[in-house]
Amino acid sequence: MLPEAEMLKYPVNEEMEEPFFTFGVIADIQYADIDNGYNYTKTRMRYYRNSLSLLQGAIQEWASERFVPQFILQLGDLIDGYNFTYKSSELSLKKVFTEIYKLETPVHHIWGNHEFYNFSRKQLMESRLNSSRLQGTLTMSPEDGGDSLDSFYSYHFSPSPKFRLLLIDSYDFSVIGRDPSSDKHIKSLKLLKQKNPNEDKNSPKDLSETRFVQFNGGISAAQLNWINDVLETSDKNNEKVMVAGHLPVHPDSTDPICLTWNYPEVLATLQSHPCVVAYFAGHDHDGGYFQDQSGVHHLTFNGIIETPPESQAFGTIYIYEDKMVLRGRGLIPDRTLFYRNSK
Ligand SMILES: Nc1ccn([C@@H]2O[C@H](COP(=O)(O)OP(=O)(O)OC[C@H](O)CO)[C@@H](O)[C@H]2O)c(=O)n1
Repeated sequence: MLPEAEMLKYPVNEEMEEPFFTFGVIADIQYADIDNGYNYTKTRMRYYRNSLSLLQGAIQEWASERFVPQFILQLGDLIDGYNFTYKSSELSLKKVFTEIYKLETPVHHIWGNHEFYNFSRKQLMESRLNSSRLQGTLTMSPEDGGDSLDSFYSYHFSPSPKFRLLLIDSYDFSVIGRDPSSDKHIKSLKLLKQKNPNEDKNSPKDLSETRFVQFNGGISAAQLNWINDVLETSDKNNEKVMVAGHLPVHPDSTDPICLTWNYPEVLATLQSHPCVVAYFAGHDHDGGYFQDQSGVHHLTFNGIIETPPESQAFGTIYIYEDKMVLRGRGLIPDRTLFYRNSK
């Protein structure tokens, strides 16, 4: 992060110079038409109903920006798992879609654990939450449309020459969202049992590696190879790549309980490609930020669900030749983020 004196040279406001493009970022809306309640550890309030109002506020602000975002990056957990309990998954999703699509701009959806509490992968692939089919400059992943039990949901696209967004599937290797008969479910359960002896696999009690809980997941070797190939091509083409997944991949950007199971491998892959400039995640509702030793910026966005009604938690990213500027709202601070090797 830049020292305060340096930051003053880059004020973040409506007067900023024209960027190549901008996009909106929002995480963990977790809407449900139920009363407020505490999180599992009883430390934070969750505002299930009000999350829809905060989404409405974000949409209105994005619509009135001088540079209207070219797309929105929705970092996962759009509706809460309680909807499944109350049989309101479809209705809640419809309500959230009504708000989010008022902007008439493409929305790129990441899938988080709450997507899998509400829907099967097949249902997600057939819904508007599958944004890999958006028209434009999209390049689909080889797994696109695949109906294999082990298919993953990852894709990339270029919003502007020399820039690329790569959306990855943090629950590729997981026990949630995977059919119990699938190879990935069987292997994930075996790993979870090895790493987490607690009867309740959502509990991190007494674990040395607290990330090995059921509400997390990891990236398979097949997906990691595919990510590697995409990034190799971007390196060759001198692109700047922003990667996004539901689960954080750097221990200093989050509470370690929220990390991707095999984050060391994923991190090493991202750091080994000079094209990678940033990694966006949600899941940890407290948010976080860290620039790693390779210069990759790790941005974990605060969750809307735990944001008090009088505040906000979303941002707009302005893309320039040498930097990205995050214009944050509410709990999200402004940041000027120079690309690695650009200073
Ligand atoms: N220490 C914990 C935390 C959670 N659980 C149970 O796991 C399930 C998922 O938890 P939930 O808090 O709903 O998941 P979120 O994605 O909203 O948040 C993830 C991190 O907690 C954010 O910091 C649910 O069934 C919980 O009851 C648990 O058993 N033990």
